[in-house]
Amino acid sequence: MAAVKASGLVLSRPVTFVTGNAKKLEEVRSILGQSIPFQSLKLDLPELQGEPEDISREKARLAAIEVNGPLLVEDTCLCFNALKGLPGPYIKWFLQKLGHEGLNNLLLAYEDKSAYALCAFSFMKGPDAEPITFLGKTPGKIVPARGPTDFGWDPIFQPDGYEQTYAEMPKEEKNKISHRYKALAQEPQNIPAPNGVGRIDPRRLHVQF
Ligand SMILES: Nc1ncnc2c1ncn2[C@H]1C[C@H](O)[C@@H](COP(=O)(O)OP(=O)(O)OP(=O)(O)O)O1
Ligand SMILES: [Mg+2]
Repeated sequence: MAAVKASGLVLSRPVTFVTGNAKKLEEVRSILGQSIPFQSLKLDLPELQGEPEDISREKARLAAIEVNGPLLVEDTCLCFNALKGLPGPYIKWFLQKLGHEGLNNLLLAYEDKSAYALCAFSFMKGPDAEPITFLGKTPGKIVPARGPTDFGWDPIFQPDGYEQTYAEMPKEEKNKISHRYKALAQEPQNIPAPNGVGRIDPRRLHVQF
């Protein structure tokens, strides 16, 4: 039987990534590559209101009701600095109602167009375990939409140091710098985990036979 070891954790089954979003799944799959045995379950879980870590941890607990084994969930926020971090975790609904132009308009009254993409993964070893949360953050700014419009707010987010929006970048490039990559790869830019919140590096998970 294959077992997966993660910082002292030994898993007897592949990790199930639970998401209702096919694009997110595609990115996580491509970032994790062959590093951990991985499968997916399509489920749009209800989301608590609150701080990103808490939403992500609660999502994991809800997923655990459906998955009898190790699991991974993720919640993505897009935070505008001029709006003190909003829309944040509510970006999905803001995007759905306002579209790219409406999101730009929210910042019309402000000079500061800076923003950051934040991603909170929660991993649970099994249904009775505590979720372990890890975060990734990419700073950038909100711009009028440029590039393909097939993934969320990608066309209006231009990461710092780049002339292209997430949507305009080749996938491999985006996956090397994205908030999602940073959360999974534990780059030094990661914001410190609050008390009681651990970190795991999926690249250090390995399979034992
Ligand atoms: N990297 C990204 N680029 C652009 N848009 C994104 C990205 N990641 C997520 N989004 C979009 C999808 C959603 O509209 C919103 C994030 O909401 P979130 O609840 O995390 O995803 P979701 O509801 O689509 O999937 P899930 O089922 O995993 O919750 O931001
Ligand atoms: Mg969601």
